[in-house]
Amino acid sequence: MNVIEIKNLTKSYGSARGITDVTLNVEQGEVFGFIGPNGAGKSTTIRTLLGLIHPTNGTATIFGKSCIEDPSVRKDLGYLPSEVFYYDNMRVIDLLKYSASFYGKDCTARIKELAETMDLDLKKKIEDLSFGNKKKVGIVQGLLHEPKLIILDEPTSGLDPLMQQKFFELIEQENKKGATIFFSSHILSEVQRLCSRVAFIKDGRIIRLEKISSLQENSYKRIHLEAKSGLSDSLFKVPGISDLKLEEGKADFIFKGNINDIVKKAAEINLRNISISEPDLEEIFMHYYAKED
Ligand SMILES: Nc1ncnc2c1ncn2[C@@H]1O[C@H](COP(=O)(O)OP(=O)(O)OP(=O)(O)O)[C@@H](O)[C@H]1O
Repeated sequence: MNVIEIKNLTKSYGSARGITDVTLNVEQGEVFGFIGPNGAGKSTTIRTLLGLIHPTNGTATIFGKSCIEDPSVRKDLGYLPSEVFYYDNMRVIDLLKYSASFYGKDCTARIKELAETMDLDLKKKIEDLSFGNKKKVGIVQGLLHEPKLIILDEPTSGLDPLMQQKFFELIEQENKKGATIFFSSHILSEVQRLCSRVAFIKDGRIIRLEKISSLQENSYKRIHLEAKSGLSDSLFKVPGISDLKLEEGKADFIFKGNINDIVKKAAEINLRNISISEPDLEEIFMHYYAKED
């Protein structure tokens, strides 16, 4: 069964592009990644799905119902917006209790449990919290009623690495308990870590929808080499190398293929340094998805 169904969803802001013809389904129990660079249309898709803004065209349903026509579906939904705004002079606990009151259930124990996991001080005033701690309030607020569907829009921005780790564990636990997760991000590695499928959005359009397993088979690396002497470009005539930049004993390129081929090549060079890293999303868009342009 599909928990989310988005069909030909289009949203224009006057003459400005928002999203165009977005179609995707999220199955029950899935952790689905939604990835794209800044301004690609992630938040617009989510806000239209939630009925917070009206589509120019197309349809979007949650549990088979439209949020606009049937706002009751929101009871089973936890949403963490990309930016959170609160009444500054409220205490965290009062804000969370107020949020819980909309669901008509006692969420006190759950709030305490989540606050403990995320290391959030419930007694503090919102205005005294850092950006990252405000984000934690949003996370607790999104999860306190144990929703069946959790929609997260850039949830880790502002969280330190330890908190990101705890947050991922929390999301994994919720998924094991049966929640479906829709996870928007511009960080490929966190989507790769958590999700089973991912949709790539670029310039308002879905350009790829893939299983994470097939994405990993096609994985790209960015490689940087520094040699003690000059480097000739004949050394880099290896299939799978692209975006080669060579200057004064330094080489920088993207490689797709068997990493051993590059390690063997590097062994021929008198190296000062080598680094192998994940290319960032922009690079993947430029190289892996260039043919989609
Ligand atoms: N209220 C608005 N009025 C006009 N244009 C808008 C509005 N909201 C979004 N847009 C435009 O719609 C496009 C998609 O924006 P959106 O915020 O959905 O992207 P995003 O993928 O969520 O980006 P980010 O990662 O930066 O949050 C952008 O070109 C943006 O400028």
